Amino acid sequence: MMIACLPGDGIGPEIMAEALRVLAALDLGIETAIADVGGAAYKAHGHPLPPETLELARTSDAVLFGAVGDPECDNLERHLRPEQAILGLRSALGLFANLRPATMFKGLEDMSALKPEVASAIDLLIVRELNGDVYFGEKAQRVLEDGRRQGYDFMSYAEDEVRRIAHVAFRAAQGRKGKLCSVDKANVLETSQLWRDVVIEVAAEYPDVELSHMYVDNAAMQLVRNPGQFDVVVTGNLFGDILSDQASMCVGSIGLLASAALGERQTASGTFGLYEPIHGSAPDIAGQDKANPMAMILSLAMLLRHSLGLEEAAVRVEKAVSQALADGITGADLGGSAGTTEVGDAVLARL
Ligand SMILES: NC(=O)c1ccc[n+]([C@@H]2O[C@H](COP(=O)([O-])OP(=O)(O)OC[C@H]3O[C@@H](n4cnc5c(N)ncnc54)[C@H](O)[C@@H]3O)[C@@H](O)[C@H]2O)c1
Ligand SMILES: CC(C)[C@H](C(=O)O)[C@@H](O)C(=O)O
Ligand SMILES: [Mg+2]
Repeated sequence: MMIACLPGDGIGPEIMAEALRVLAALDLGIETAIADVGGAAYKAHGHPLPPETLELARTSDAVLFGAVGDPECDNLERHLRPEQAILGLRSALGLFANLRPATMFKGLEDMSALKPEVASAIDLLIVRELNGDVYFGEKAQRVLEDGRRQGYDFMSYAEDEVRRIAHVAFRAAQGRKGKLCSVDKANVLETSQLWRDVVIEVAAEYPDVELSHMYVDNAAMQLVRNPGQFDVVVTGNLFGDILSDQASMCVGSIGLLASAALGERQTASGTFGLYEPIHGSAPDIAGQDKANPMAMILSLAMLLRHSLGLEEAAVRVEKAVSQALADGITGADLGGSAGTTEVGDAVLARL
């Protein structure tokens, strides 16, 4: 089994190093291969997603991804910016289903941006569509006849794109508490009306799942008012991006939330996927040993589970993370003083 490791930019390499220490300690005999991606790849090879990196990802059993984004690249033409690497990987590899779990960790209730009694009920999964929406529609800037500049991004979903993510979400709900909330903006957007219609059609195949619908503005409010009401949330690419960052602060830090991006391709023992923290390259704290590596380490656990079929190893990693957090080993993002490596040490000691 081979994992392609793409550390990327900013804190990416720092948190990747901790995840790889955990993987080595598990001693599972898994091969790893490291490649450049993002701003680092642009600087070394002139492109944020060099063909060799994409090929490595394609031929691996799973991809472990750090983060991309570099302020020095923010003024490049869009197709050369670091962020195009992650969008390119998701799209080229057909990774349409993004699982972003958010669960309250014991001992962190006081670190949530919410009241502890509200936060302690959080145990939800955001299923975010990852290959469509306004992210991948035609986009450009142009000058109108009257001389004003205009920017536009075309938002759309085709019914098959909605149907396949709906199936993923319904199945996820069946494996959890049997509740699915579809989040859209059907009161304004035709894209969302189609989304809602298709989700309702798919629901007929899952009579055991309780389906509800919520407008995204209300969902953002409900997520802080009463996050315990959510089990599985299914939504489009843009809404899912925003709601998952919000969910992270409900559990205490964006440095805690892992994710899996899955497609249809099967590996020898699971589903091929790309695994990454939901956060970015955090240039403001890069190189300072301040990054929380837990989201990256938990992404490794998701990889072991979904792509390699190593459930026991995944649980071992998750338990070690929970134990380290319960023992109060946290960095500045969670009110503690431990550095990135120290947090990694704490996980290793509890494996
Ligand atoms: N998937 C990705 O690679 C990804 C995701 C989001 C943003 N980005 C990119 O990252 C760059 C920075 O974006 P941003 O600042 O909006 O978002 P960000 O997630 O990088 O950072 C937001 C804030 O959260 C903090 N933070 C993030 N991760 C942390 C961690 N592990 N531990 C402690 N604190 C952490 C940062 O210090 C910052 O204050 C941009 O170039 C953006 O495009 C990439
Ligand atoms: C970097 C960016 C393209 C990316 C997204 O918007 O999907 C990020 O915010 C994420 O959540 O993974
Ligand atoms: Mg995001």
